[in-house]
Amino acid sequence: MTEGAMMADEGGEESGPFASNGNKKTEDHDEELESIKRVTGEDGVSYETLEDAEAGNKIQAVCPMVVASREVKEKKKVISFTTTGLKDVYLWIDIFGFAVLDSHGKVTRSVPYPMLASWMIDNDLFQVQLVNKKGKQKVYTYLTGYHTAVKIKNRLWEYIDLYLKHPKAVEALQSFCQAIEEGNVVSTDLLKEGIPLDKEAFIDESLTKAKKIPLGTNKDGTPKKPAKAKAAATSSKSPSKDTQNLARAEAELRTLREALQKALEERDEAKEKCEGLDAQLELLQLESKGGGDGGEGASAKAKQLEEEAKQLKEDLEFSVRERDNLSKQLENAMERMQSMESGDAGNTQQEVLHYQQEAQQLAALMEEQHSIIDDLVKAKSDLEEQVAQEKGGRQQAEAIAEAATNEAASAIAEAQAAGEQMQGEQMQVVALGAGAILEGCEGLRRDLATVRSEAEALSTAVPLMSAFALRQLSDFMASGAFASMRDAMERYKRECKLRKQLYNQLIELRGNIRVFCRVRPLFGKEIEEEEEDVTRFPEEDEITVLASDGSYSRAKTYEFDKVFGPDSSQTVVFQEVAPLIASVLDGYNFCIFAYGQTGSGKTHTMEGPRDDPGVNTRAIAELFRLAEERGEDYEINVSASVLEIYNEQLRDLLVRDNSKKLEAKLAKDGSVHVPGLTAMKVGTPQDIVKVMEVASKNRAVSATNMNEHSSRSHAMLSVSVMCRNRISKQEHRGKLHLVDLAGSERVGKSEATGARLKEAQAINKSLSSLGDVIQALSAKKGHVPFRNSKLTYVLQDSLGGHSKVLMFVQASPAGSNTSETRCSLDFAARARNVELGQAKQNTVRYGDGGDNGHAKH
Ligand SMILES: Nc1ncnc2c1ncn2[C@@H]1O[C@H](COP(=O)(O)OP(=O)(O)OP(=O)(O)O)[C@@H](O)[C@H]1O
Repeated sequence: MTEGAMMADEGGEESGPFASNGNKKTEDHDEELESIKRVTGEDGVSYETLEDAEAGNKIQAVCPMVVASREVKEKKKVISFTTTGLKDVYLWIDIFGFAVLDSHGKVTRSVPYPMLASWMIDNDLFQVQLVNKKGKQKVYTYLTGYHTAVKIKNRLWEYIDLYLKHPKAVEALQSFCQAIEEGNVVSTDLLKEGIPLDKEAFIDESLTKAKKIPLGTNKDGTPKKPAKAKAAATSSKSPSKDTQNLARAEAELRTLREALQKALEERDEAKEKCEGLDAQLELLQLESKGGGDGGEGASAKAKQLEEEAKQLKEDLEFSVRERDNLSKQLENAMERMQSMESGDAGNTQQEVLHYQQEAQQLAALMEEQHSIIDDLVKAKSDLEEQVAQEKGGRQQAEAIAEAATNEAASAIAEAQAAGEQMQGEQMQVVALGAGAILEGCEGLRRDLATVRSEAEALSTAVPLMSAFALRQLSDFMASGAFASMRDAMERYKRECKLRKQLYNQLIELRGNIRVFCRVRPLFGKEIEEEEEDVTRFPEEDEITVLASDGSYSRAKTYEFDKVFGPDSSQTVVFQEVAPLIASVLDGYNFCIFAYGQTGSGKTHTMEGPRDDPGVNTRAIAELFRLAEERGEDYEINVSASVLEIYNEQLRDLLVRDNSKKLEAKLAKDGSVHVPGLTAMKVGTPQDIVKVMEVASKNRAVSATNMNEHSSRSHAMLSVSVMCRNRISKQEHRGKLHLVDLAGSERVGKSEATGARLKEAQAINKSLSSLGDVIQALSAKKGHVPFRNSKLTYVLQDSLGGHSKVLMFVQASPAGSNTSETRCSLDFAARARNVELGQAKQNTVRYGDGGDNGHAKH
C-alpha cells in the first residue's frame, strides 16, 4: 500500500485521500497533499473537479500520474499512446501518484504513489479505484456521456505526456515497469486477499477487468462470492469467532507494521549510504580527471567504490520491493479488518455492480450513438464526395458549354458568311433547275407520243393474238398432252390421299393420340378493340402463333393431325371425325375431348349451337347412320349418361337431385364404371338432343350462372353402344366419351378467393394431373398417375386402356391470348406424341353368356 496511507493510519491522522506519514522527509508531501485535497474533494479525484478547476483557469489542477496502455498485455510498454477513438479502446491505467499542474497545464509538483489505484475507461464508463482517507480502497465509477468520455480520455493522454516529461514521474514509471518485469506487481484489487501475483496473473486480472467482468476474482480465476453474501455468511458466525478473527488480524497487522518499519529504516539507511558513496565517487572521478601521480590509484579506488555503490543500489532496490510487498500485505490485512468491522466492502461491491449495470446500458446506448455518428460521418463524407464530383462535373459541363457556345458562335459566323455566298449560288441553281424541268417536260411529251402510238398498234394486235391463243388452246386440249397432265394431277391427289391413309393407319397401329387443332374467329369485343390475329396457317395442318403484337419475332409453328382455321364450319370439322366413329360400333372405345382456355370454343366444337350442332350430336347421328347402313343383320343399343366433375366431385347430370355422391370404380378388365350413374336409352339422333337438354337443365340448377359454371367444371357425355351381329352372334361393346374440359387458363391462377379459389384449385389439380398422365404416357413410364384426380381416374380406360383418343385443342386467335394459346398448343403437341398402343376391340359372343344388360333405361 502507499507510504502515505500507511503512515496516516499509524499517526492516527488523516489528510484527505492520501494520508501523510508524518515523516520529516515527506513533510513537503503533506503540504502538497493538502493543496491537492482542495481540488480533489473528499472522495478522491473526480473529473468534474478537474473540469471546474480548469474552467476557472485560476487555481492549480491536479491530475493523476498514470501509466496506461491500450493493450493491457503491453502494459510495460508505456511509450506509444496514440488515440484512435474510444469505441474499441479498453484502457487500463495505473496511477502512480498525482501531478500538480498550473493553469497552463505545466507540471509544477508531483507526488508519486506507485500502485495507488487503477483507472479504467471503457467507452463511457470511467472507473477509479482510490484509497479513501481511512486508507480503505474504494471504487468510484463515473458514468459520462460520449463527449465527456472523449475529453477524459484525451486529458489522460495529456497527463501521460506531461507525466513522462517529468523526471520524477519517469523515475517512478521506470521502477514500476521494472516491478512488472520482475513479476512483483500486486494488483490493487487483489490486495484484499493479500496474494502477491506473478506477472501473468496480473495481466490476466487486468484483462478480466478490461472485459468488464465484475471486479474481483479468486486466485484460480473463479468469480469471488459477492461481498454481501460474504457479509451475510460472516454475520451468521458466532461473535466470539469474529473477535478471535479480529484479534488475529490485529496481531498480523502489528507484525507487518513492524516488518515494514524495519524495511523502511533499512531502506533509508541504504539510501543514505548510497548518497554518501555517490558523493565520494563524484569526488574521485573529478580527481582522476584532474590527472597527476595519484591518478591511477584514485581511479582504481573509484572503480571499487563504483562497484560498492552498484551493490548498494541493488540492495536498495531489493528493499524497496520488499517494502512494497509488505505494504501490500499490510493493506490486505487492514482491508480484512475493515470488512469485518463494517459491511462497506459489500456496499462497495454492490455499488460497483450497480454502476457496471448502468454502464452496460449506457455502453449499449453509446454503441447506438456511435453507429449513428458513424453513419452521419459517412453520409457527410459521401456528400462531400458528391459535392466534389458535382463540382468537377459542373466545371466540365461549363467547359463543354463554353466550347459549344464558341463553336456555335463561329458556326453562326460561318453560316452567315456562307449564307451570303449561297444567295448568289442559289439563284444560279434555281435557274439551272428551271432549265432542267423544262427539258424534262419536253422528254415526257415525247414519251407520251410514243406510248400513244404503241397503244394504237396493240389495240389492233390483241384481237388477233387472242384468236391465235384460243386456237392453240383448243389444239392442246384435243391433244394427248392435256390428258396426260390431267392424269398426273389426279394421280398426285390420289397419292396424297393414300399417304394420308397410310399415315392414319400408322397412327392407328401406334395408337397415337390424334390431335385436331381448331381456331375460333375473333369475335365482338376483340374485333371492336382491334385485337391482333396472331394465328397463321402456313401449310395444311400447320399453325403458326405469332408474338402478341402480330410480329414474327417469337413465331412458333405447330403441326397437328388436322388444323381448322376460323372459317372451318362444324360440318367440315366433323367430316374429319366421322371416319373414327365407326370403330365404336366395332367395339372400340373412343374418347374425344376438347382442351383449351375459356372462350376458345370447346363447347362450340363439342356441343355447338342448336341450329349448328357440334361433335356430340353429329357423332351420335353418325352412329345411327352407320347402324342403319349395316342393315337388319345388326341389333344396336345406344345409351347415354352425362357426368360432371366439379370441385373434384362427380355429379349425375341426368337426375334432378344430384346430391348423391358418386364414385368411379375400376373394373378388373380395366374399364371404369360409375355405379349409380344414370344411363338413358337413346333410340334416335333426336333423343341425344333431349339428353343434352336434361343435362343442361340439371347443371343450371346447381349454378347461378350457367356459362360461368360450364367454364369451371368438366362435362362428360358417355355413349355406350352395343352392336350385335345376329348372324355371327358377335357382340361389340364400344364406348364413346365426349368430354368438354374446364378452361385451362385457370391453371396457376391464384388471385381467386373463397369458392372461386376452391374451383380454381380443383381445375388446377385435375388439368395438371391430366398433363402428368400425358407426360407419363409419352415417356412410356411404368406408373401413370391416373389416381391423382377424378378426371384422370374417370378417363383411365380411355387414356390408358387401348382406346382411341382424339383431342381437340381449341385456340383463340386474339393477341391478348397469345401466351394461353401457346400453352394449349404446347400441351397438345406433347399429347400428340403419346402412343397408347393399338386399340382393343371389346367383342364377345352373346350366345356364350356375355352380359347384355349394361344399359339402364
Ligand atoms: N369456330 C367458331 N365459330 C364461331 N364462333 C365460335 C367458334 N368457336 C367459338 N365460338 C364462339 O365463341 C364463344 C366462346 O366459345 P365457347 O363457349 O365454346 O368456349 P369454351 O372454350 O367452351 O369456353 P368455356 O371454357 O368458358 O366453356 C361462344 O360465343 C361461341 O359461340
